[in-house]
Amino acid sequence: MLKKYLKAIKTAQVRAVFLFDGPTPWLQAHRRAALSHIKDIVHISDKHDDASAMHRYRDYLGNTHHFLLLDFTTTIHADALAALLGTLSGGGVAFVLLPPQDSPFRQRLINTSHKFHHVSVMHPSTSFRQLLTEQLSHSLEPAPPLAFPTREQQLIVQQMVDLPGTCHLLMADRGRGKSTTLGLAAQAWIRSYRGRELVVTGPKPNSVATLLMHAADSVRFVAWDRLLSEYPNQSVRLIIDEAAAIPIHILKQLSERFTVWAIATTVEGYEGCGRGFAVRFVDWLQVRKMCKQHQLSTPVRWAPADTCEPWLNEALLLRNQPSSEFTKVLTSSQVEIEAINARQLTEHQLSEVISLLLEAHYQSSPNDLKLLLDDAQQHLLVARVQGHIVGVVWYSEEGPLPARLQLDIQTGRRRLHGNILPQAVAFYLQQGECLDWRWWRVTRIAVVKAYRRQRIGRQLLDKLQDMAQQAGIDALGSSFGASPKVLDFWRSSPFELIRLGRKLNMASGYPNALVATGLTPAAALFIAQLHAFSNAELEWRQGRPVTINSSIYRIARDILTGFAFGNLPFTEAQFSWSVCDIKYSMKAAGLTLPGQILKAHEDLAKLTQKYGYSSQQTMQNQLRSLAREYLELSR
Ligand SMILES: CC(=O)SCCNC(=O)CCNC(=O)[C@H](O)C(C)(C)COP(=O)(O)OP(=O)(O)OC[C@H]1O[C@@H](n2cnc3c(N)ncnc32)[C@H](O)[C@@H]1OP(=O)(O)O
Ligand SMILES: Nc1ncnc2c1ncn2[C@@H]1O[C@H](COP(=O)(O)OP(=O)(O)OP(=O)(O)O)[C@@H](O)[C@H]1O
Repeated sequence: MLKKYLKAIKTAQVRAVFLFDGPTPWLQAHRRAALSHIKDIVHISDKHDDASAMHRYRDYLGNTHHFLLLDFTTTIHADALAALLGTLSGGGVAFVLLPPQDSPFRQRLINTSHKFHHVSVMHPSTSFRQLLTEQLSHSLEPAPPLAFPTREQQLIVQQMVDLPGTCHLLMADRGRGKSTTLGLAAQAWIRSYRGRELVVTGPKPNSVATLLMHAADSVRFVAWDRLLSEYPNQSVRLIIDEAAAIPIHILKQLSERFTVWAIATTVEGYEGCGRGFAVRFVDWLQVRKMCKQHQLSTPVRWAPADTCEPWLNEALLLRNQPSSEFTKVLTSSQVEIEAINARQLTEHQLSEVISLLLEAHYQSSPNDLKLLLDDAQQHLLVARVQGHIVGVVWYSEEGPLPARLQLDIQTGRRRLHGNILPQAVAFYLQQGECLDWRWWRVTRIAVVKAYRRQRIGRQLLDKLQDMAQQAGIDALGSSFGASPKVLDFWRSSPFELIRLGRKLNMASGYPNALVATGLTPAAALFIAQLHAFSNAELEWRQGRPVTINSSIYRIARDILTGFAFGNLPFTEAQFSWSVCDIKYSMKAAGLTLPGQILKAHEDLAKLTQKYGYSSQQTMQNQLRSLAREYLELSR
């Protein structure tokens, strides 16, 4: 029966998904059976050594697979589910082991599956034979033959060759033949413009394998970090494949430094940078370069009759209409704000919230839907205008953290899941007292484009603050990629900047910012002090003189102590050391420090080279022992 079913779905070029819903021993028996019967099966699990770890799912993107075994018995990884099913070819089968405990998200996968043939739920009481017989009763027409290359592909290849000075954007869903088109275009390029070399880059060599296969030696792969470090400006004509899995600021650098002929990417948003990648990067690119967007709508990895994709779109709320760009003016009386949990929203409201998050936030992905539905610490505030959701705050409860773990958290030996704000303050700023507080963290805030700059964002934050005050919360805060506009928004609110990281976040291309506001007198004072410290650090980074008060000095000593005892890296303590040095100079302590070390523009790598240390580690260790001595002498 199984053979017959596999043959039928292969002829129809549709994919089959089996969701296994039952107790652990039964799930494990099916896992073992799948592994023993199927040789080339992609096996992903967090539990078993013979599988790839769940978080490595991106390693499989850009390729085509016939069998998948997704062991979600610990927890469902919604991003991995969406991404990996996109690599399954027509006629392929995915076995998905659900966790034994029920949850709203798990239930959502099961409930939505009932509407789609070939997405079936297996229970211990189900006979596999019966299930397959039932599936076979739905008509399975042979797939219409697919021309290679398709009309759509031919047209794009032709336009790419005809317009060599344009940057061609191929943005389409998974399995539409993007990489193949680029491979064919590369071949056509070499035929038409003989001798002019083409280079392809992507997140990994493996992720451009399809492109290389179809390019027939007309192009070579160079990793993007090598391009940026070793290749002179304008030295290559470049194709970028699987662009959503490359950080945006890297894509920007590549586009500025080289002639980018084509960029291909999916737009669903679970590959790395998220769906906002498309929004942000294409906006950025189009004002700088002549661009042309191409459509590839017909799936080639499976037949149009496939049901797996529409199932995923419904289950994970992936297909949303982009919202209107035109400003809609409102009066404040129109806006209603309501606190609600995702589980209480209607299907329509839930899809409004998710599409707003997906559109506005580069890091949003299907895992957010799962978290919002399954995790009791996650809450929403929604702003409605005439019944439609136009703004949302997603906030999470954080802290207090168990007393027995606090020291380990502050010294960086432990990091608990979630609880981002208290842990960041305790670790980076070495201020452990906030680990006892109850925090609410704004995980995301977003307002529909047409309604921005009309104080909806601000009203949402004000309401959140009132609710937090009533609930006896100590502090509110947020952590995000600090683009100048987003920082302006937060700065205009009662939230204060308490840390601006020095490194750029790989996904956003901006440094990470922490903002907070204290709701109890003690928390308000504490946060005001952190804010003053952070301001002083920003002045120092810009080379301006820094004014130090007693709380800035106290925090600086705490941070320097954290560095001296090996908890923090040097770059996190450099400013604090310079604060301490102003208050009580190294010289006065009878110690000498190489001249430039406390200057903001010097980092450890440069300093290690400059002062001839054998490694950054050696230098850091020496600095640590010097810091210990200094702290002792300057007490
Ligand atoms: C944790 C996080 O989510 S951080 C990421 C924040 N979210 C996003 O970036 C998603 C996309 N952006 C948005 O959804 C919106 O622009 C938001 C949520 C940032 C702001 O929502 P809005 O309702 O437009 O903000 P609101 O009208 O309340 O702005 C209040 C003040 O903030 C400042 N501000 C808001 N947006 C901007 C901006 N784009 N540029 C400069 N200042 C701004 C202004 O001072 C503004 O007052 P003004 O309009 O009187 O000058
Ligand atoms: N016109 C075609 N006819 C038949 N097979 C095709 C055609 N175009 C592409 N293919 C094959 O279909 C599969 C998907 O194509 P490709 O990898 O180019 O799509 P993609 O949109 O880049 O996918 P992904 O988003 O997963 O990277 C590949 O195995 C490819 O060889």
